Amino acid sequence: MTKTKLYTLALIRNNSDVLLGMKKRGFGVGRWNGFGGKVHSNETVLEAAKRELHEESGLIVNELQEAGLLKFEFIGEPEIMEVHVFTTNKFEGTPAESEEMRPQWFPISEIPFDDMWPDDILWFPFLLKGQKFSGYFKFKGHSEILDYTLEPEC
Ligand SMILES: Nc1nc(NC2CC2)cc(N2CCN(C3COC3)CC2)n1
Repeated sequence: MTKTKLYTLALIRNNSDVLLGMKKRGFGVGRWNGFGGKVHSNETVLEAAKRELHEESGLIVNELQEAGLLKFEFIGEPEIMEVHVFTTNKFEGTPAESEEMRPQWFPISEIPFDDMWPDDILWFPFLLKGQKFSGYFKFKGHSEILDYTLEPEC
């Protein structure tokens, strides 16, 4: 019986830059990513996205736009990872390193996809165009995508 676990992911924009964080520990350690984490049972997905962004980067956001939905299956594991992706260019504060993440601004033209999750290069173009997306990825381990579906959603 597969169990779905909810996660958030927030990508912060500033003109032609995007804020990424180097994950310093835990799941995805050593990869650049947006900011996010698990959704607690006593909060909405949106509340979790704002909380995780602040915990991991120090930034405060009043609003986040829904950008997309990603579901991940890992061969041999029962859990489906459901990642709610958000974005905004309205934020308060200056990015600060946390125990989890070391933040850095990247020009859109220099996004370090080789050091990110392998799915990111596939759905980032939708995010950057402001086109909502929905994707399903079947992973073997943490680096090989066996197959996937990805489509724009209105
Ligand atoms: N960009 C991107 N790709 C992913 N791909 C799947 C892994 C194959 C997952 C993912 N997230 C799920 C995990 N979450 C961690 C922060 O605490 C848990 C960050 C967002 N983010």
